[in-house]
Parts: sequence; C-alpha cells; structure tokens
Amino acid sequence: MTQPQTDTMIAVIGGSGIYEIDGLEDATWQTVETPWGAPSDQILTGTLDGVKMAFLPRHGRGHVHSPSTVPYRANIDALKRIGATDVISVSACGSFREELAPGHFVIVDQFIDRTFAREKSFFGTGCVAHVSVAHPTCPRLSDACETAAKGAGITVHRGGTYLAMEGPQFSSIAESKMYRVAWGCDVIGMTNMPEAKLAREAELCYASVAMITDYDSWHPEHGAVDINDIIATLGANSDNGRALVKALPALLGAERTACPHGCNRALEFAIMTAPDKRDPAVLAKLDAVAGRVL
Ligand SMILES: CSC[C@H]1O[C@H](OP(=O)(O)O)[C@H](O)[C@@H]1O
Ligand SMILES: Nc1ncnc2[nH]cnc12
Repeated sequence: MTQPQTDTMIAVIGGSGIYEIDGLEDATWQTVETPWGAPSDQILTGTLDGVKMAFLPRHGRGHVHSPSTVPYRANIDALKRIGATDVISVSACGSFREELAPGHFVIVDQFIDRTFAREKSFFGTGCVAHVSVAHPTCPRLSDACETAAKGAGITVHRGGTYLAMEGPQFSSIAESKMYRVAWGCDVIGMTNMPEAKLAREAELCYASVAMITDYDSWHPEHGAVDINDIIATLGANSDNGRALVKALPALLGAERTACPHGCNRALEFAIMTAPDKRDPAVLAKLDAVAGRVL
C-alpha cells in the first residue's frame, strides 16, 4: 500500500516572460542559501487551494541570468531544501512542427542535451552517482499539467522531444533542419538541461511545459526566429502559463504519496563511491539533495 510521504509542495520554475505568479495566500519572497551558491532569485512561497507552492523565476526578476549562467544546481537544491516535491518548468520554446503552433503548449517527455557550458551534476569526485534519465519527466506530474492546460482552454500536445541548446544565439537554418529532420526533435529551448537531470538527482518529480513562441529558423514561411516576435507571443503565453499553474493544486492535492514512477527514489542504488571513500566535505554539500541516502 502506498503510504502518505509528506506534504505536497508544487514548485514552479518560470521561464522567459514569467517572473511572478499571483493568487498565493501568505505570499512571501524568501532568500534561500545553498552550498552551490545563490539561486536565480528569492523564492516566492505561499499556498494555493490549501497546497504549498513555491515559485522561482529562472532568469531572476528583470531577466538577469542568461541560459548559460542560470545557477541550475543552486535552484534545484534550494527548491529541495524548502520542501518541494514536484517541479514544473514553464518555458518559452521554438517549434519544429507545423502543428505545434505559436500559442500552443507541449508537455515535453524527452530531451536531447546539446548544452556544454554548464555544471550538470551534484555528484563528482568524492561521491560519484549515476541516476537514470531514460524517462526524464514524471508521468504523474505531466498528467496533471495536461489536465490543467485542457481545463484552462489551452491547446496542448502531450509528449515531445526538447532540444536543449547552449545559446544564447538562436540556431542557424542548417542546425534547425538537422534537429527537426535528422534528430526528430519537436521543440527547442535553452534551459531545461541540466535542470531536468538535476531534478532527477535530487529525487524530485519534474515536468516541462513548453510554451511555443515561434517556428525557430527552419520554416520557409516564417523566416529566421526574431526576438520581437517571441516577446509578442510571450504575453498571451504567460497568462495561459499562470492559468495552468493555478489549476495544479486541486489536481495534485495537499497530501503527497510516493511517486508511482520512482522519481522520489532515483538515488536508491545510484551512489557508486564506497562509504569509506566518500569525501565528508562533498557529502556536506549533498545534505539537501541526497541526505535521504547518505
Ligand atoms: C526569450 S527567447 C530565448 C530564451 O527563452 C527561453 O527561456 P526559458 O526556457 O527560461 O523560458 C529559452 O530557453 C531561452 O533561454
Ligand atoms: N527558437 C528558439 N530557440 C531556442 N530557444 C527559444 N526560446 C523560444 N524560442 C526559441
């Protein structure tokens, strides 16, 4: 029988165009310190429909951090540290498919990670761990996002592969065609990696909502991706993103049960370093992320 584990805390990482959410009761911006440095910004905490909520603007209020300099490890550690159980990324993305039009949402379920200038793991020398990211998103949380989107009247597509590029420049036409035709990707963005990998290492359920803003550079009728077009689409998308978030507490509930897909046990057999060889200084940094198994 599945036992109640703890209280649900839904953490939303807001991407480009989403720097706050409204409607939280007892809303407070909290400073959270981590062994990995400062998160992107303070974290807004409160409750919605009786469920604990947290909101972190990925690029910081005022859009301070670039995709390469977002402090991904600090962000995930900070959310875990304050008790988050479920992390939902709400991101601006380009589309590689005619039918995934600007304004539509895609509940992403796979990633191809082409980023190269970011720290990608909490683990390393002194404590080595290998988690599976074969299924990098949580189906239970993705179900809730899909239902919430439909309830908010958003055109939503379930499943899709997200190409994570380093940026900050957009893709060339040749890259865009390669990602779409040869690699079979559906959407493109610059931030969901290593975020999703780190959430798995931290044993957090993770779901990704891609809010389509443009057709990237491959589309013969839309030409090169243009930041002005993206910003124009971001406004309506952000309103829909916030509407989706507001529906989540009622769907997930305040009482947390263990993830049926094992997200909250990802580290169970993952740590390779022999107990007597583990570096105490490294273990101290892993207190929030991996304390359960250390
Ligand atoms: C504003 S266009 C490029 C920028 O937007 C996306 O950010 P996020 O994923 O945080 O919504 C994309 O990944 C790029 O970082
Ligand atoms: N075409 C695109 N490429 C990368 N990131 C994006 N974010 C929004 N549109 C994008």
